[in-house]
Amino acid sequence: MSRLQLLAPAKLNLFLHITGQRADGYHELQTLFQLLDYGDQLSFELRDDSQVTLTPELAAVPFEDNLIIRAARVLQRIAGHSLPGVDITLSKRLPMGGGIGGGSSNAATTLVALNHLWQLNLPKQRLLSLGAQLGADIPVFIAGDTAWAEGVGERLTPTKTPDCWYLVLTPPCHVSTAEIFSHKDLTRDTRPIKVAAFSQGGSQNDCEALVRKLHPEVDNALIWLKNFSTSARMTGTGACVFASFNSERDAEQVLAQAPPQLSGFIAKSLQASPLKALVPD
Ligand SMILES: C[C@](O)(CO)[C@H](O)COP(=O)(O)OP(=O)(O)OC[C@H]1O[C@@H](n2ccc(N)nc2=O)[C@H](O)[C@@H]1O
Ligand SMILES: Nc1ncnc2c1ncn2[C@@H]1O[C@H](COP(=O)(O)OP(=O)(O)OP(=O)(O)O)[C@@H](O)[C@H]1O
Repeated sequence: MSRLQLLAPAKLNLFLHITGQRADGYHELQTLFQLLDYGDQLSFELRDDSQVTLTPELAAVPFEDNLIIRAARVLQRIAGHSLPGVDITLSKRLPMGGGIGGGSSNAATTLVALNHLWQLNLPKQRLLSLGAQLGADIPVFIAGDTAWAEGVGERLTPTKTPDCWYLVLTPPCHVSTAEIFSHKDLTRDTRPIKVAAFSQGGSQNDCEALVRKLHPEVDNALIWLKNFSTSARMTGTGACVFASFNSERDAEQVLAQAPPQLSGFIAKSLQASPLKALVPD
């Protein structure tokens, strides 16, 4: 096989508790990662020479900094011999800096797709650890299950969540994950909860209050969405906010009423990502 086309799905953090901070500065957290059936589309086609190309490039991200290219470089270094080149095509739908894991999911999809196309046959555990070195949110996309997560997001327990539709609003601002995690006002001492104790009612997103204060666009989006759903909440470090609905139609009816400055999308909950089938045990 010389060509693969894959969905790089988005995720939501149904809740996000920050329970502490490690000596290296990274934060210990508890979260429930919900995968969505909506994301970027990536295609990979092997080349006769050894070049790696990306079309189109992201205007805001230098080529070698793009997580897709960084993931490809990691595998090239490990192979220890020359590999065929690859043309990578990216159809970007996920907003950047949205807290829905676009860059992380792109990186995970690239690691798994090229492991397969380049016949490296690295096992799942190795891919997970390579992913974790590139970003805290990458392992969940490699493992490919909606999952409860602890540690810095790498200790994953697949978890069944209710089937539903999510309305995700994308406020017109970019939130820097690094800025939020390094902010002095961030809540960092939430008491750990047990998996079984999770219910949306007894949980929160510890970054939400701070991000709402720093970014009025996020605050406004949440105020608006809470008119339709008391469970409306922010994902990750923002900027996106979301609410769940029992049917696609209910979600569509709310999105149709959004003011012009608020765009968004509707996605169905996904228990497992299509990538899973390509990850060796
Ligand atoms: C907020 C979440 O999206 C929740 O799913 C993730 O924890 C963030 O994951 P991510 O975007 O993959 O984060 P990385 O690219 O690894 O790190 C971005 C920045 O956030 C900080 N960071 C990230 C994750 C974490 N558990 N603690 C942190 O303090 C890192 O110091 C870094 O400066
Ligand atoms: N392929 C990529 N897609 C998107 N962003 C990328 C990519 N490669 C590198 N980046 C960089 O990563 C940053 C975070 O992008 P991303 O879309 O993953 O944000 P996010 O959804 O907030 O992530 P997370 O929820 O994992 O914190 C971007 O601002 C961009 O500079």
